Amino acid sequence: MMERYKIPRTKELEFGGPLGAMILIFLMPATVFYLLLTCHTEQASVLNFPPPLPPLSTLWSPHTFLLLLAWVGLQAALYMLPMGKVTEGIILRDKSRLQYRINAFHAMGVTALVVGAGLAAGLRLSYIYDHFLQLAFSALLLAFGLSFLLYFKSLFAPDTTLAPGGNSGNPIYDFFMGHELNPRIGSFDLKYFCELRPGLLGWALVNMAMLMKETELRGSPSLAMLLVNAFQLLYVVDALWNEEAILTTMDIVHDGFGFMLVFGDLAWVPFTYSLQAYFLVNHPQKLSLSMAVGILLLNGLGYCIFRSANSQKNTFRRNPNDPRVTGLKTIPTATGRRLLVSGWWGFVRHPNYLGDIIMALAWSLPCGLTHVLPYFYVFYFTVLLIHREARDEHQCLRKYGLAWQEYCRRVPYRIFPYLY
Ligand SMILES: NC(=O)C1=CN([C@@H]2O[C@H](COP(=O)(O)OP(=O)(O)OC[C@H]3O[C@@H](n4cnc5c(N)ncnc54)[C@H](OP(=O)(O)O)[C@@H]3O)[C@@H](O)[C@H]2O)C=CC1
Ligand SMILES: CC(C)CCC[C@@H](C)[C@H]1CC=C2C3=C(CC[C@@]21C)[C@@]1(C)CC[C@H](O)C(C)(C)[C@@H]1CC3
Repeated sequence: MMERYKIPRTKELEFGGPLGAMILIFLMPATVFYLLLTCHTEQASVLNFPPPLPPLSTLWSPHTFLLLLAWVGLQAALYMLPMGKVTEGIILRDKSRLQYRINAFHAMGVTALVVGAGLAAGLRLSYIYDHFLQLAFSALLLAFGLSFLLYFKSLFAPDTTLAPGGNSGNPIYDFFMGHELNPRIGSFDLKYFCELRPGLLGWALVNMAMLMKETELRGSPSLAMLLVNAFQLLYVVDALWNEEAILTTMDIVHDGFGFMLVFGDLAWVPFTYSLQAYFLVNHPQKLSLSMAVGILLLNGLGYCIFRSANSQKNTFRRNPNDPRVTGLKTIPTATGRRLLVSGWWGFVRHPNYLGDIIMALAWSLPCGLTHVLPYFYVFYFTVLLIHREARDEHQCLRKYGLAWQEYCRRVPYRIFPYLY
């Protein structure tokens, strides 16, 4: 009989260990409310600290909580519908492979029809703007509730299903990082579901609600608002169209499903990634046509780098003999896998992050240069990706050893050519 693989204890703790995890559990929700409350003030100045705090009782609204549950319920129902193909994830440490349904793009189509029908029937999307804080608070409660349930469930999960990164034995750390790698209820994969659907589609919906609110206030949407909506919608549609690619990301392969990702997916993404659109509702910006064209080109550049770098690696990993990648130079590794050293992956070691950061800048520029607040995403995202790059580098060095060192020698820059 084959010996069952036991996930080893996590020895190298990230994010500053249990203390860092505890700080982040408070800091992440506090940041969301700081950003939203500051954005709602006239000055929207990051220096006005703390922003005026509303009484806690006004944040709780059973109505908005039920609406949020209905939204997540709709997305869960669409995920379970037998639309789209079923594919296999990467081989897990115990040599098994999980199956995943690829239907996020279909889900987006049906969601667009539902929202469209609602609008035709007189639904006011600006409700989302009017109850933004209550909705964020509801998302926070949902994220805490789900994280506790997941941690509780993980205590009864077989050893083989635990996350390599969230098995330290410290409850706070494991609660934050996620103790179980791919928690499922039957074939319903909770992490895979949350990573793309309720949060990313929710982000696009929030942006649209901000556009509607601006139209109600000023008669028509501004050019700045249209650009922010179009750029971010492209990003969301791209993620859903390339749903299968998420199966090889660090989040699915390495990280457990704990508070970090639950809160990230359900609250952080929809309520902080939409900050630019929220800002524009109360702080209108004049954007000249030439500036708009410049920003459009910048976003196009970022998107091309992001998409072609990600596609090049995904194509290569799925089939190294695919004619689209056979002309690229590679180096062998002891694992049998090869590393690309030409094309995008020979330019810098994380070309996809470079493209993503360029896009982040293009999403904030329509908000003008008078305020720092709408640039929060650029700062946060650069820090997130630099930290993520370091985590990935560490794992690759462990996986590929000397071959990785050779790759680093041949491609010396990590994200920014000649800089970093
Ligand atoms: N908007 C957002 O909030 C966020 C967006 N992202 C985006 O998500 C995308 C995925 O990012 P992420 O999961 O962090 O990492 P990557 O998609 O960059 O994947 C890293 C993995 O790629 C493989 N790899 C690295 N170098 C090479 C090479 N030279 N040749 C072949 N394979 C290589 C290694 O895995 P292996 O060898 O095992 O295949 C490595 O672990 C990125 O575009 C990122 O910008 C990420 C985080 C947040
Ligand atoms: C602030 C915390 C310390 C960390 C929170 C992190 C999460 C918000 C992000 C971690 C990785 C993510 C990815 C995406 C969204 C943000 C989170 C969840 C992603 C789904 C966005 C769309 C992209 O095209 C993608 C490549 C599919 C992304 C995958 C990673």
